Amino acid sequence: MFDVPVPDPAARAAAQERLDGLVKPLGALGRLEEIAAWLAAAHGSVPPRPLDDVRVVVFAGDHGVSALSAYPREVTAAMVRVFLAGKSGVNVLAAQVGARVRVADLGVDWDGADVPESVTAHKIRRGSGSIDVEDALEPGEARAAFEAGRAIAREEADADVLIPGDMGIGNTAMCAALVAASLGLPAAEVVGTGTGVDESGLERKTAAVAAALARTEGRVEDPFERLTALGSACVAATAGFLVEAALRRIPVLLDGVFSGAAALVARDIAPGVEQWWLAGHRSTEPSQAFALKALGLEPILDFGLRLGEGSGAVQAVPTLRAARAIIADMGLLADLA
Ligand SMILES: Cc1cc2ncn([C@H]3O[C@H](COP(=O)(O)O)[C@@H](O)[C@H]3O)c2cc1C
Ligand SMILES: O=C(O)c1cccnc1
Repeated sequence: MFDVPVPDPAARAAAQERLDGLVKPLGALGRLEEIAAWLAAAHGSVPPRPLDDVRVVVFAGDHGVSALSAYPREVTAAMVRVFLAGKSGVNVLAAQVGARVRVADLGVDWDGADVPESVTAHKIRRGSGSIDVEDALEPGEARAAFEAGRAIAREEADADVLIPGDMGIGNTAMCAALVAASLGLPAAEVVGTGTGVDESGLERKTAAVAAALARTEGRVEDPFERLTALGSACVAATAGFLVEAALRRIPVLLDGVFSGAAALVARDIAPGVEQWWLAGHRSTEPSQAFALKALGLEPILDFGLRLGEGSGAVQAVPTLRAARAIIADMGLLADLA
């Protein structure tokens, strides 16, 4: 069991009082005020600390259901090299807001012999089982991956904000299955087009997720069993990363569908962790919308992104900084001449 801390209610109340006194009509800065109070509660201070050190960790791994993607499995490993070269979508978008990107190989199907040891230090296995016909992980691997994700969060514990990203061809089918199993939804409601499958691809994907749900019915109540049956090493690690961040009182910006699936499982493992998260953006994948709704999170941005990697969440960073700035720098109504 985890003793999840609660964001500081006194700091939240003090923040709200200051927001109400700022030189503007009551509540006129809308969602920015909400985020400012949330940050104050998370940091336990008014104003919250500056959000200078923002870090993305891209959890990379291959999936047994990769044939359900519009792109080949080999892209996962190739993209690890792109992250390391600083040329991925999230590298470029993170640079815009001064965020750092780290890639962690939890389950990429390669030997990874020529990448820095820090990338593969937490590796659990190569690929995962094809969830429509077999379990994703061997017994014990879900917990090992969860602990690996916790260790990664500890390594990044100096961050002011953490962002989980993902890279893994086929992972949107896995996410749909995890979300469906977590919330008791049918495959047809949660499966999306991922990298852009056509109508027949969507049918095949839905059938595979339905088969995975039927195969594992009755044994996915326990979150670790759910990760073993339907998840992957990288999503289990992300769940651990999210739990450890909350234990260390580090605010998290969730990204797309992969974040949402990991977050649902993390919440089942450690209820209360969701209080430490904001949803950076709304993805186009239906399962992400279900996950966020179940977590009580309203996305900050809605740009129609469907990339993953942490790319949507990093774009919400300026909004968080703006929310902090109003509470730190605006004048008070009481001081009007
Ligand atoms: C070049 C490329 C870069 C990516 N970066 C993230 N994804 C995203 O797409 C994949 C999930 O979609 P699906 O389930 O349809 O495979 C994941 O790798 C996700 O991170 C990418 C996909 C591709 C092709
Ligand atoms: O919305 C996402 O997070 C997403 C969508 C498609 C592919 N990868 C990620």
